[in-house]
Amino acid sequence: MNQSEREQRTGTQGNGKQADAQPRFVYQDDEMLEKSFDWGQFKRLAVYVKPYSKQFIPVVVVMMIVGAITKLTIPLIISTTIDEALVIGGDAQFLFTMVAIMLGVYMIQWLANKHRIRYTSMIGQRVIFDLRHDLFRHIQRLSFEFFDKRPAGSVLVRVTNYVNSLQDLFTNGVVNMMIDCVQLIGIIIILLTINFKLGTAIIITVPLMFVVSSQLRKRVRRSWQTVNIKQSRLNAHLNECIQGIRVTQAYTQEKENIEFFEQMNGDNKQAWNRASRLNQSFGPIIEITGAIGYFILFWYGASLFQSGEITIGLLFAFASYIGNFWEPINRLVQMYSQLLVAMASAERIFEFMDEQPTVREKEDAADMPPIKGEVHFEDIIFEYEPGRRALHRINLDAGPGQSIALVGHTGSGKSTIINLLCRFYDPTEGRVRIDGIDIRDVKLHSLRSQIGIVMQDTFIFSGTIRDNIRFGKLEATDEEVEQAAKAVHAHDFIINLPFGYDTEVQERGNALSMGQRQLISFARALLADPRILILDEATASIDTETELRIQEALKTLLKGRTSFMVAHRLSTIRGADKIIVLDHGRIMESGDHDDLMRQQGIYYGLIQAQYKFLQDVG
Ligand SMILES: Nc1ncnc2c1ncn2[C@@H]1O[C@H](COP(=O)(O)OP(=O)(O)OP(=O)(O)O)[C@@H](O)[C@H]1O
Repeated sequence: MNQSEREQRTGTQGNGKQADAQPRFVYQDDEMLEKSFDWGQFKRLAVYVKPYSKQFIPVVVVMMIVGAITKLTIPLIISTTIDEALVIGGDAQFLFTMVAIMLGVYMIQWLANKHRIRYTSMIGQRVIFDLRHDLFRHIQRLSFEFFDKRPAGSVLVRVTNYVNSLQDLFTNGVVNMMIDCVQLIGIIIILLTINFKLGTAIIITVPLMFVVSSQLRKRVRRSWQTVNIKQSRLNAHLNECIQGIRVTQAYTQEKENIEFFEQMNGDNKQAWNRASRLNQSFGPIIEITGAIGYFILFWYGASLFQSGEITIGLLFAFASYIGNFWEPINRLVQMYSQLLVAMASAERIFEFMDEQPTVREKEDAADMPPIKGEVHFEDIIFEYEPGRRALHRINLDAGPGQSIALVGHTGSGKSTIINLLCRFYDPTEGRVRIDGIDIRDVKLHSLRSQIGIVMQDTFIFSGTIRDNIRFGKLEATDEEVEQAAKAVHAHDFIINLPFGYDTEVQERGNALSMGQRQLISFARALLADPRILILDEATASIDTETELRIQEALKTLLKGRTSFMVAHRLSTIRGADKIIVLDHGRIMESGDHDDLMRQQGIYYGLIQAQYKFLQDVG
């Protein structure tokens, strides 16, 4: 990677410290989109408007037409008033009538605009709600593989920033665009009708206005896109820093993090200032171009007035319409830019929507019958990435109610076996059968709802302790929740919390100790009453005294269920019916504790090593 590429990816610029060192944070930016308008994306977005088209769109269209017509009528009314009533000896009664008409027209215009804005925002809000809902629903269903490849920040940005950037388009954009088109065509027709020669002379300026405006807008659009990219980076970095704050503080990297953040924040500020400056330079240039129209009007219009071809009132009407020219042209070009940015956002949103779960249900998938607990891994080969085998031809059998322990060095494939059993991934070759049924033939929900899993890094959601235990069975009564907590010895610590079971815990349960979180997840699993139970390093964070107490509870928890336990602490799996020893994705030994000790192989070595370690530290 060369220097500029590195700067590009890390978001640092110039001679900053980070640019010289190896980048600490690497963010893959969404590329700048310079594509032309994409009808395909537009049509997909339009589908979201359809449910509201009958209810709201006719009202919006009528209000839009009324608004445009009233706006176009006002200069004509003023022009007639000038010519008929504001001349010497003009008709006072006529003046009064015209003023009253004008007020009426303004009133209608106000009402039409008010209702149009109300209805368009209603459509916009609903469309955005539906879009965000669909996107979230879809993401919830995507397989682990999808999340393996993407940082959480990039998923977050799509659900928030990109959906937000479509909001303007739906609330105002499209309707305003239509209004502007109607207005522009209306003005052109009126000008040509009032006086063809002067009308033609002035309309010549329209293409010039379009060219100037679109050139400028292109630059402005690019600069705002840069701002968006910098902001996305900032969001991703912020997310990562907050998630990793403990590690940062433990390694005293706060200063470096602040420096890095400042650099990114500075880049963002610079990009924003640049975009804002460009935006501001827009106004004067537009005014100069607009002045050309007025120049033609007063130069050519004056000669037509002197020759009596037009009245002073009509000259005024022309001046008003020219003033109204710029507004729609400018907005149309601006809207086009906005539309391009919105289509780029839509493209990224739909890119996620088009992602299919890699673990898919078959069309004819049936419900998994109540599981008895016989598990077979048949000739399983698995690769997370093509060509890198995590499991090599694994064959493994578990009878109903048996407890299977998976041991082995780090990275030997223990969690991968669990991942395949829960069907978080599908095997590259071979099959997993439960009670004789290939788990790819059944509905995912019916399978996973019968499997309980307790992991070392257990996830506590924001809510009460009670809610967190109830996560295992949403319809469980308070009594059932407490019974489950008692069975796993969690009750005592829970009732000592400030509000007992109603104590609020924040996301990830930061206010609880690792062991307490673990006990909650035990209670959660017990309440769910799964047929197959998986304990992935589940007792690693529990102290030896608590562990002894919950060994008893585990007996209750494991009774009558097939269980798979992953443990580095070998004392916890001594009583397992079968211990599988893995090494580099291969099964090296299998049998119960006594068998394996007799064999004096890898397991024996691991036990000896742990025993020696405990003796050394003890
Ligand atoms: N999501 C993933 N994408 C790519 N490779 C992965 C992924 N998860 C695990 N691996 C690789 O698969 C192999 C087996 O990993 P696995 O997590 O099953 O090991 P483990 O025995 O559970 O390790 P530990 O005891 O450290 O938890 C490792 O080489 C690991 O690098």
